[in-house]
Amino acid sequence: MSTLQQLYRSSLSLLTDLYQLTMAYGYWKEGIAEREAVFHLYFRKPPFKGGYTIAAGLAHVVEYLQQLQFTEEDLAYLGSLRGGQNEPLFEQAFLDYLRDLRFTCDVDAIPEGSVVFPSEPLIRVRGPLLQAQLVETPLLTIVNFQTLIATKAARIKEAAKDDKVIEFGMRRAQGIDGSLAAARAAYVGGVDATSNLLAGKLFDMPVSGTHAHSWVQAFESETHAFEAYGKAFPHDSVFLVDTYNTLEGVRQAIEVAKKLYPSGFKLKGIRLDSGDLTYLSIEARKLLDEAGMTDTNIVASNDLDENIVNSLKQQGARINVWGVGTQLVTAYDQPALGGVYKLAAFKQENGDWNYTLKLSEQLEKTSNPGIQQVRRFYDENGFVADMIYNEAEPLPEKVLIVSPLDSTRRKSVPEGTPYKDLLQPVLAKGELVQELPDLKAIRKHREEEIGKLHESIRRLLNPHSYPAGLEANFHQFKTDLVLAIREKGEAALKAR
Ligand SMILES: Nc1ncnc2c1ncn2[C@@H]1O[C@H](COP(=O)(O)OP(=O)(O)OP(=O)(O)O)[C@@H](O)[C@H]1O
Ligand SMILES: O=P(O)(O)OC[C@H]1O[C@H](OP(=O)(O)OP(=O)(O)O)[C@H](O)[C@@H]1O
Ligand SMILES: O=C(O)c1cccnc1
Repeated sequence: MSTLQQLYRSSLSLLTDLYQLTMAYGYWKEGIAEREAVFHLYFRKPPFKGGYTIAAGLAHVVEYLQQLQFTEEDLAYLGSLRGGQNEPLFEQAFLDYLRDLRFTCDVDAIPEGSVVFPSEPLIRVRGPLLQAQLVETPLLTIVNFQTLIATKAARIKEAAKDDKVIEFGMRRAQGIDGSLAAARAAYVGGVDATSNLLAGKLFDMPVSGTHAHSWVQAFESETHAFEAYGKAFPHDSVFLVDTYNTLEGVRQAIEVAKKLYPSGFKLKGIRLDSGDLTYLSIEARKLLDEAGMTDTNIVASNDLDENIVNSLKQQGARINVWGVGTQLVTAYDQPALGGVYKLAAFKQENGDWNYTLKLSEQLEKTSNPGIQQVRRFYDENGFVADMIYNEAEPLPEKVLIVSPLDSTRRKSVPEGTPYKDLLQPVLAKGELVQELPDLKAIRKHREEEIGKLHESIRRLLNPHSYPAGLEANFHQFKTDLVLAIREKGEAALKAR
């Protein structure tokens, strides 16, 4: 059973918007359900005003697509839906069609943990129109959230540098699934462990934690509380020292550690959860070092995010483990990634491709037509530029990349510059092409990818923007298509 099914123990096929099913019904009635279509999933702006985004969620997308199969219960529910005049919304023959439906599209995707940029398709779905349309919403719900949280985690890790970061957010997460998906995505993005046990079990990721204030409150004194915890966990105790008075708590922790030392006890760490974390960590470090406990960790928590972690480090805080909850799992400063899923190519009856786009008043919201691929150029120092192009059309010898937002901004890439195409086959006619990487491999990939970005793009505040754009001919094709559609629109208006 897939991890998603383990969690929900039921079919997830109805995890989509009603309008996906009404469109599916319409396509089926029109006889175009099986016509080949290409959709791309992409976002328009990096979250958190950052310079890069970390792709995440693909493994769950694949699990979702592979389990797609309407059960008798699902079909009975759909059959029970009624229209405006109390007639069944869907006719029985359509429900019979759904009963036999399996996901048979080709899916190409940028691997999880990759750095990605606006307009680049993270996922390309090519296959029967009805199927490719139906999965829009679940793909977006999975990828938007996990990509958002993986990116937030990468930023926190960027600030924490070589220190450990533990995700503590379940209690403040957006519900049960929010907490689990966030724990996984945060791990993809670079945190080292989670306090969320179910995430640890489902996703095979490390779990870690300390104890709460209630533990201290449940004993007649802080000393008794620390002693009892220390006896239970002689090698895994991190004492929370701020229940009453932080520095007094540190002294108590040291006393208890010394007392338990002959029994083989070693204090793994202390945790600070309030007050001036710079001052308190510096003073705590002094006390611990004076007691010879130089490798006892100092963990800090309390509404931390990448900016506070960064500031505390700049202030000289002596914290070496960061517990981050609310701000991470809710992506507090930007609670959603605006990823979209757009139709870009549709086969006509004569077998030719019809490249389509969604027009918008705002240039950045006009989608890209064609069967897209992303080519990333690199040199010995790292990534140089990304180019979105139409795979179905020949590429010119000389590579010119045009900014999607300002066509006067262009970058030429010298001939012979090495490159790789980022979208890789994941499903062929619905079948897994090869095993997906596990979380450890995804994390390693993310680390390598971020390492190839210039510092100016990695920085948290006002980063430089990475050159990512459209191949010049592709850009011209899109512009011509936009002009043609606008002209058609005007002609229609005049004809009225
Ligand atoms: N030296 C510091 N520089 C910048 N921010 C800090 C510093 N020390 C703590 N903070 C942050 O300041 C924010 C506010 O902390 P605040 O003082 O309100 O908490 P507290 O009252 O000490 O703790 P609590 O409300 O949990 O008892 C928190 O996000 C915390 O991480
Ligand atoms: O602050 P976060 O980044 O979300 O990290 C998790 C917080 O959860 C716990 O607090 P608790 O639930 O006891 O609440 P409080 O400390 O906010 O009072 C813990 O002591 C952290 O402060
Ligand atoms: O283990 C901890 O210290 C912890 C877990 C969840 C939330 N806050 C702290």
